[in-house]
Amino acid sequence: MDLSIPSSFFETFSSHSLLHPLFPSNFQKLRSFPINSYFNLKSRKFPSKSLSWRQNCNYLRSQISSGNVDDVFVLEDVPHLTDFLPDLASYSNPLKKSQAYAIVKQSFVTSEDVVAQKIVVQRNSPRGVHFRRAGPREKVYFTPEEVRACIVTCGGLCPGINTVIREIVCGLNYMYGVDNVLGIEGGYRGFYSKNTLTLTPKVVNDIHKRGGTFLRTSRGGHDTHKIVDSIQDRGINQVYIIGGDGTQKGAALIYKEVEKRGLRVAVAGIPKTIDNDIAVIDKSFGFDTAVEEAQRAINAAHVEVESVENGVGIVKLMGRYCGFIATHATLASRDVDCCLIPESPFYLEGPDGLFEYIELRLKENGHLVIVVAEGAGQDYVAQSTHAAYEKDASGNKLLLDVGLWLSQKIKDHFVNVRKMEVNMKYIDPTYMIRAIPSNASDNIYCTLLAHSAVHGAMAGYTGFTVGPVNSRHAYIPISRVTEATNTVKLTDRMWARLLASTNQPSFLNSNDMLQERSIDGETVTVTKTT
Ligand SMILES: Nc1ncnc2c1ncn2[C@@H]1O[C@H](COP(=O)(O)OP(=O)(O)O)[C@@H](O)[C@H]1O
Ligand SMILES: O=P(O)(O)OC[C@H]1O[C@](O)(COP(=O)(O)O)[C@@H](O)[C@@H]1O
Ligand SMILES: [Mg+2]
Repeated sequence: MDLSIPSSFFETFSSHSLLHPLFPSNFQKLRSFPINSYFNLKSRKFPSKSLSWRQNCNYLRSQISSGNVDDVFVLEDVPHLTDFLPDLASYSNPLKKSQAYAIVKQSFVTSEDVVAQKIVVQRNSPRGVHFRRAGPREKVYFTPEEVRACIVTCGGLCPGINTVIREIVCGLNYMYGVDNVLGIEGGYRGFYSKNTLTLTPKVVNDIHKRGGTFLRTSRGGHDTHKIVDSIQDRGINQVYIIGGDGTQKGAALIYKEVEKRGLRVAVAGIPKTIDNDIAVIDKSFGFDTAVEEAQRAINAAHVEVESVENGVGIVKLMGRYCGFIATHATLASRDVDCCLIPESPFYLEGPDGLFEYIELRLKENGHLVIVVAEGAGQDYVAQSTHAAYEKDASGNKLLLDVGLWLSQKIKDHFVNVRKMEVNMKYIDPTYMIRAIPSNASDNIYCTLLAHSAVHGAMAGYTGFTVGPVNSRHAYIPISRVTEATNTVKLTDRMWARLLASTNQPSFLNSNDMLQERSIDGETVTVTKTT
């Protein structure tokens, strides 16, 4: 049987390899190609044993070219150290001797175990994309004594970071007998500008009860060469990187450089973002905690405004480019009359605008609460204030304060135009919702993430991110979580549920332009956006 893959195939489909369903043992062989995916054809039409591998490849190529890929199973695989170090020794997983795991029905995840990205399917729909299931493997590529791991945290804070740190340290120690773990202080730049901390189960024992990050964090300062030099100099062979989209992009560069230098270093990313904007994974850790904490601010706003006449409460929540926190906090609360998010442009003046809606709610109910995500209406604010955007050290756009701007606009409109007194209460709890310890369910989630990362690195996987996909933890290629960000889909039922629960205008009957309008003798600029 000819198992070679035609090079022309890789010219056309360089990121894919193939796995013949009848020859699963080919898997290891195929891993040595510079690839991150394979296809497993389940088609009845697919070649049988009598066809060569080359013929199989050609068949698949023709199927893909003709768009007839309905019966193709796709695994978006993550790299493995043996991809570039083929002679690496492997060892029996020490978990085999663990008392705790002795009763587990399936102690080890096999190479056949995958997690489907799409679980709502129709009878004839394609099998679609899958990821490797996370968890312990029968073989590991490090002995406990030779592991020298490090952990770094980068970007903004998020509830649960300390739990992840704690569980990486304790997971490595309790499950694999590893006792050499370093903490890199102050984000990426800590690799080359600071000393390290020694992390033991005793040192990290209580840290999950505190908010923030025990290792401190920073933005900017990613220098791939200096970081990998430091990894090499310190003899580190497992790198655990906790951070958001920017951090994961940095992790991908570190992994690439490690591979280029041929180092036996496993690079594992743990996705962190309060905004919940990381693609592919179900939800980011700390998000639930943040939504819960946001309830306190919304409650406070509601109590304030229902106690006065014409009370208007505005609560600003985090969400740079997406409104997940605002959406979920609104839906959970039921006290919110209007939720403004970056994905759904809004306008103030005119029919079905925000002012009209506020006036209606004040007349009907005497008060209202608005939740606004910090990234909402940014272009509107910039146009209206002629402000220019600045950037933070990581290159992220610094946001203009939509909460303050909105409060002022509403006050001006009602006092000057409508000749009505409003009682404005503006609450900005943005940092308060992310600087707290994680709640119970986020704590468990953080534990699973940390343990999945530890199992993956011990098993020799590298350049991967961990996370739940349809509730099952998986190893996801880093590029998959950085190439796009997650946003609230206005066409999904979740947003419809929110509109139904608040009864706010959808702001959709408009076109994308600025208009000058005369209202009560005053010329005002109205943004109309679809
Ligand atoms: N495109 C990138 N390539 C390499 N490093 C990056 C990239 N974007 C951000 N980083 C680094 O990742 C770290 C955190 O990024 P940042 O955007 O602040 O937070 P987050 O990872 O939470 O999105 C910073 O040290 C930053 O320099
Ligand atoms: O003031 P900081 O620390 O830069 O953080 C503000 C930003 O951080 C965030 O929490 C997101 O941070 P990340 O990109 O690090 O996940 C945004 O919601 C917010 O705009
Ligand atoms: Mg980010």
